[in-house]
Amino acid sequence: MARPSSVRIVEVGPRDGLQNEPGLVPVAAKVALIDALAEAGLDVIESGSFVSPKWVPQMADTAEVLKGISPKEGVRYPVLTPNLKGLELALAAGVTEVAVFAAASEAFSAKNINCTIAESLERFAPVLDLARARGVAVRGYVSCVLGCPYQGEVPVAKVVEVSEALVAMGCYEISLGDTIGVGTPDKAKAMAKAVADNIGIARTALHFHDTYGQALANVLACLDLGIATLDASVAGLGGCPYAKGASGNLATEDLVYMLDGLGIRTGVDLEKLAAAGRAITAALGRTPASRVAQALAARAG
Ligand SMILES: CC(C)(COP(=O)([O-])OP(=O)([O-])OC[C@H]1O[C@@H](n2cnc3c(N)ncnc32)[C@H](O)[C@@H]1OP(=O)([O-])[O-])[C@@H](O)C(=O)NCCC(=O)NCCSC(=O)C[C@@](C)(O)CC(=O)[O-]
Repeated sequence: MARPSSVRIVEVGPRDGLQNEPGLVPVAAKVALIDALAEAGLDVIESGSFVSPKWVPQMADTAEVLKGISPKEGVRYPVLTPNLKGLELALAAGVTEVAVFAAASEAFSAKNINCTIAESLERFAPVLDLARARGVAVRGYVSCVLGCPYQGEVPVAKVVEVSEALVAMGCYEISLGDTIGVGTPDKAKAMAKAVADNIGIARTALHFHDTYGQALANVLACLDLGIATLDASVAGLGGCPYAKGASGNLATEDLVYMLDGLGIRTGVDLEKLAAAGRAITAALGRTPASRVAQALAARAG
């Protein structure tokens, strides 16, 4: 299959990025980030999570954040919901798209959402039912698709099984998360192909972390399958509080630069995106982890 001519980027910085910050990020900084990302041309911006505030206090202000943003026409602002309570809170906040998150590793499922994989799927069923009744689109995540911080190897067959289960329940797309960034291109491509062969290319999205510097190489390998939905996080913010050693996500600036170079359209303005990354990292007291953002800053002098 040929590489796609355009890619939809799902920007996860305001959620996956900021959920891992050691301190609480002010609502105003989150709102400014989300609005700046929309201005840069990102049209799917994961904006928070309705999860237990005891588990992830960094996301406890999601309703306030959603209230503060200036919604841009054509832009979607999904949030994570681990259970019915999360969906009810999301609906009350006016959300029109959510994501449920499962794992292909039992050990990670227990650490992250305090249940087995089978229990998580049972928990998601009423979430999908209510979402369907309310016209809310639901994305599904599968974590630890290329390795688990607690159990090590994760069988591709398990990734396929969980992905198929989420699609059967009604998820419109499955994002395959290399939560701890251990994947390498051939393995990433083989795993993505196995899933896409079962649920379809159009339903398959990829979510790479750059812990071992492999994220862009993995993307490039998987683009050859025709996969056209990629998650990334501005400035390379991110990680998962329940995955030891999960450092930043693939930086959106790095992804956009590579896709621009390959002639693959994203609709994202790299300069505006990099400015959004500089602003949020300045608010966090550091500089962007993105190599492209660093190069642009150095060139600007
Ligand atoms: C799933 C639970 C809730 C189970 O947590 P639990 O402790 O088993 O659940 P519980 O039902 O006993 O609830 C405990 C307390 O939380 C409350 N609660 C319960 N649910 C909610 C909710 N939705 N919103 C707000 N509050 C909630 C509930 O009301 C109760 O409050 P209390 O009575 O003790 O005062 C918990 O484990 C949890 O919230 N986990 C979320 C962890 C998380 O957000 N992890 C990061 C996201 S996943 C990720 O980053 C990977 C990904 C997606 O990016 C892809 C990749 O890279 O792989």
